[in-house]
Amino acid sequence: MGCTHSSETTDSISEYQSKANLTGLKKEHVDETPPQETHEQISATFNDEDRARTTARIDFVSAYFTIEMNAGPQGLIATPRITTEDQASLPGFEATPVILRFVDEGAANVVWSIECAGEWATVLPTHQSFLRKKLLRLRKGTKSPSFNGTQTSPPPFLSSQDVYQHYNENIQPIFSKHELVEQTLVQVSEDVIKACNAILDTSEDYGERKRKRWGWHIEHTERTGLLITSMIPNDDDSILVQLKPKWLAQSPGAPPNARRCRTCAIQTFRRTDKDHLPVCPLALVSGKQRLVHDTLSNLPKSAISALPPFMERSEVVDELTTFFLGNDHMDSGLGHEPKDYGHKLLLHLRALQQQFDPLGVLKVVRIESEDRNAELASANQVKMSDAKLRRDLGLAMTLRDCTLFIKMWKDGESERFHLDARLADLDPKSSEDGERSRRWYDAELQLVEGGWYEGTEELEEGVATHEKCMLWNSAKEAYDG
Ligand SMILES: O=P(O)(O)O[C@@H]1[C@@H](OP(=O)(O)O)[C@H](OP(=O)(O)O)[C@H](O)[C@H](OP(=O)(O)O)[C@H]1OP(=O)(O)O
Ligand SMILES: Nc1ncnc2c1ncn2[C@@H]1O[C@H](COP(=O)(O)OP(=O)(O)OP(=O)(O)O)[C@@H](O)[C@H]1O
Repeated sequence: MGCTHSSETTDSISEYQSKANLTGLKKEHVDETPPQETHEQISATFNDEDRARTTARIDFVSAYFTIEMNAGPQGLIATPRITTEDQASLPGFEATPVILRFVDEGAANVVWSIECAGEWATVLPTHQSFLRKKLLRLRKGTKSPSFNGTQTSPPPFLSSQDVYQHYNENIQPIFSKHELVEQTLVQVSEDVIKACNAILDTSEDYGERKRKRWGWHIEHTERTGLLITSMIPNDDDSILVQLKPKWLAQSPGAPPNARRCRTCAIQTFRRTDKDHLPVCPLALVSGKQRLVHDTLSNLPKSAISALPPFMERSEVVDELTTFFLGNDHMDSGLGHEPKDYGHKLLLHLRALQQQFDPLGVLKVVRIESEDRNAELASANQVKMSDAKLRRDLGLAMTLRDCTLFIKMWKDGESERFHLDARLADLDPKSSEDGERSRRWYDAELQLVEGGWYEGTEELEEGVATHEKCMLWNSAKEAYDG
């Protein structure tokens, strides 16, 4: 197969990488250390001679996508697979050459783009349906040679198989298909994992990898990954907005006279610096024009990827306001939802967060007797022993920590915006994980006892009280009459 890869896709991804701060609203930010030296990037030719000749840096993985048919209890099972082995000469074996490139990483995962090494039109339709507009997400979990003990560890390793099972059993049933960044499990060969890890190492050598991510590889023993819907803007006309909706309803454990919601309370407690203060989720879902608009106007710069010259930030904010407001029923142009379906999606997410955690962390998490809050724990003995409540709490916490990607593009002729919004990062969080549930418990207790919900916390001299929460404002409005 001819293997000159599509420069269009490559350009749009690298432009997206350079233009957007891909970590969005997250706290950690790209280490600005410039590359130590410029380097020639070679194109993938799949030509061994070329490969041997060049000493230039290779910053992609050449691989093959195949679908293997294996016998299962109920007949043949199709297993998608990404491998570096060229088995194309095997009889009946169809392989699509692909190129994997680093897109971005979080604490737990590294995300790769998948480009077709040939022409899309020549790829088998069955392969296209797996690969087109998809990214590969691989989970981290092994220390790399550069680990020095100071780098942040990823959360406890979960295989993509477990993440997929959780998605299938718990997430898919509670959302519509178009509301989700979809996931498909794919087998990934050891060689692909090795090649991807080599790229992470090289990007450390070139000073390009975020410092706080150094020292960690994709789990060496992992043999699966996830193919996920790509929300990368396809071309120069589109942008990506990335935000975490967080706790869309007040915490069930908050005091009744709270003036901060859980998200605003914890961010104030952590004194997250101003650029990283989250949107107040309650304001975002309020359905009130001024609140929604103000909230979106205050999105950190990093939440919106770089705008094309013909797009103003103010019109993006106006469009997002309509999207989250809930009173516009124009067609979105996608043919499935009205233009304000962002509001409906958030209402749905909020209802689920409430449904799966009606009692609050303090009442559900099992705390042993040495706890400072043993009294409260024993008062809730019956509830604490309820396995379903604990399982549901884990799901609620997943739903409170997911990411909303909104891809926006403008129709050249009508000048109308089109939006595609999907929830991602809905990975399992277990309340049976003692360390994690302890962290949830301690955070809630701290917020309650420290007066962070009520806004009565003790502040160091000269530190102003942070009043940016919808609850604070509505309490003030009620007070002012
Ligand atoms: O504690 P929260 O509500 O701030 O949420 C944590 C997130 O913080 P942030 O969204 O920045 O406020 C935090 O995000 P960052 O690492 O700050 O990007 C994680 O998502 C964390 O989940 P996990 O422990 O990695 O599974 C999240 O922890 P969980 O509470 O979901 O376990
Ligand atoms: N479907 C997608 N489309 C476009 N970009 C994506 C997509 N999924 C992930 N990314 C990019 O890759 C980054 C890391 O992905 P992801 O959030 O899955 O990692 P993570 O390790 O789970 O993050 P966290 O630190 O929150 O645990 C994201 O911040 C985003 O920039």
